[in-house]
Amino acid sequence: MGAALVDSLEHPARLLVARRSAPPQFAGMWEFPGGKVEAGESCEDALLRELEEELGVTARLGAEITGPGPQGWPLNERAAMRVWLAEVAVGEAQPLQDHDDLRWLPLSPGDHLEALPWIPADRPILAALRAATASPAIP
Ligand SMILES: Nc1nc2c([nH]c(=O)n2[C@H]2C[C@H](O)[C@@H](COP(=O)(O)OP(=O)(O)OP(=O)(O)O)O2)c(=O)[nH]1
Repeated sequence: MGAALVDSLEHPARLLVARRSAPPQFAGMWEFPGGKVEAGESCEDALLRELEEELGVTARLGAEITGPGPQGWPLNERAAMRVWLAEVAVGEAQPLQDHDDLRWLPLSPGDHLEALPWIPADRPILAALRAATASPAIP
């Protein structure tokens, strides 16, 4: 479960990106904060819990960024991840767990976001996020 945490669900202008501190094969790569579901949790509850643990914020979830499969976006041969838009309801995000850097980067056209070394599996999710948050063209 991952969160595309934006500054405002109504008018998204910035995205919170997080740099993983572990495990070694992902350390230094950027991702959507989140984690795995624990027994008895819904996906949404798991995501809210992970955002509290990792970033110290209470979040509000928006629409799901639907992936190509029922489990969401493929990460590898075995795993997939569902991703929701979200905004911070209470608190200020800090890298408390799993991350050593956080940045709020503009979603406006440009290459700020794409220039980061993302976990490769996340790039299609980023593209879908861009499509979902693009402002309608001004005629
Ligand atoms: N959180 C997150 N994980 C991702 C992304 N892209 C990606 O391939 N992954 C992979 C890395 C991990 O193998 C897995 C998620 O594990 P995790 O380490 O974040 O979850 P967790 O805290 O619940 O895991 P654990 O340490 O309790 O086992 O998904 C992403 O954007 N966000």
